[in-house]
Amino acid sequence: MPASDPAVQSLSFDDLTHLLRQIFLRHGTSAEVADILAHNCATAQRDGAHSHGTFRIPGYLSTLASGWVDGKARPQVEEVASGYVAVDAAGGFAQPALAAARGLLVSKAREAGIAVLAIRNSHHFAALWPDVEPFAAEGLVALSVVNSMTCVVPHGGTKPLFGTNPIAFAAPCAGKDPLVFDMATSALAHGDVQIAARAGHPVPVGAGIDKHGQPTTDPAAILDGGALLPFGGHKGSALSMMVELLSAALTGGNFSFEFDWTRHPGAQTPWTGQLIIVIDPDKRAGQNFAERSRELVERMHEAGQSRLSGDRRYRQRALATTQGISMPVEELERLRALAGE
Ligand SMILES: NC(=O)C1=CN([C@@H]2O[C@H](COP(=O)(O)OP(=O)(O)OC[C@H]3O[C@@H](n4cnc5c(N)ncnc54)[C@H](OP(=O)(O)O)[C@@H]3O)[C@@H](O)[C@H]2O)C=CC1
Ligand SMILES: O=C(O)C1=NCCCC1
Repeated sequence: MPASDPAVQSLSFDDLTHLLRQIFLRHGTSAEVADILAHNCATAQRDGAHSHGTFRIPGYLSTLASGWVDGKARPQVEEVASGYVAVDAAGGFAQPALAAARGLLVSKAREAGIAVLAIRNSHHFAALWPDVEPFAAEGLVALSVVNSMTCVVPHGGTKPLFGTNPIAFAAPCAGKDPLVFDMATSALAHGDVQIAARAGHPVPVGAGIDKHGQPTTDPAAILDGGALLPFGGHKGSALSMMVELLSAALTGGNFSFEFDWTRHPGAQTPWTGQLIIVIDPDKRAGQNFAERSRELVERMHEAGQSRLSGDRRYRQRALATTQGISMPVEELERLRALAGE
């Protein structure tokens, strides 16, 4: 969208964060939770991760209004075994739980070379890369998984069971931005199906089935009693199973099919769990990990891969830093009204 377009307005990252913070505060979160969610959501919007940027605000607010999530929850952090940090998010959002445990997690990873954070009783409604990228910026390797809500049929099955269950990975790379990937284990993120339905666009072949179990490219049919498919058939399905086990069975959280939000009309956030593994690579590798990352990236480029995961986001971030974050004026007006401006 060109900045000269009168239907588009640019604003700084700080201004967008401030606006979102006002919205969260006005809709029942604590100041601390408002700060964390606003920063998280503005970060996604800045980097062009539209399925998890300001698009999510109405979902956050209807969920808060429904009483399904506690916007003022105080996470409880405990080191249950050496280097194994558990957090009970107390029915609140996952990001404040991560924030509460982050210092302990990093110090344990630096001490022992590896540490695990197991978050349970939490709601994750966002992109996963903002949770892991900051670790890599500090020289650590991080892997995270989170499960969501039943909307994906396991491979060869007929009934939805898994969530869209993303996996995110971040690693330092000498002289470059961290190497990051973040992907749903379904053929599409649920958010992208909602965006396609709203825009009236078809989704790619292989993304989902309708309520009769027939393949469809109609996003509305996927949302209305249909389901998504795993990416890559049995391989994505196996990864999704792993995400369920690590995010729920290992943390004490809910599987994607286990929570019942029907008594909370408007609820949209999955009440599940999240696992983060943090590794200090220079403790064990015996060589400079970040230099090795750079070597690998150079070889990938030589092999012909021009775009690496994360490149698009970093490009968007650079653009937003110099030119501001471009947003449709109509959407900004809606956000300002929600903030009471
Ligand atoms: N909280 C939750 O429960 C859930 C959250 N989500 C979130 O939804 C978001 C979108 O997920 P998804 O749709 O699977 O992501 P995409 O398929 O858009 O992207 C997945 C990864 O592949 C990279 N990538 C995309 N296209 C290319 C390409 N042509 N060449 C090289 N790399 C490429 C992306 O990098 P780049 O970012 O640079 O484009 C990204 O790291 C994620 O942030 C995820 O965390 C999804 C499911 C549930
Ligand atoms: O896009 C998705 O898929 C999801 N995002 C946030 C949480 C629910 C699933």
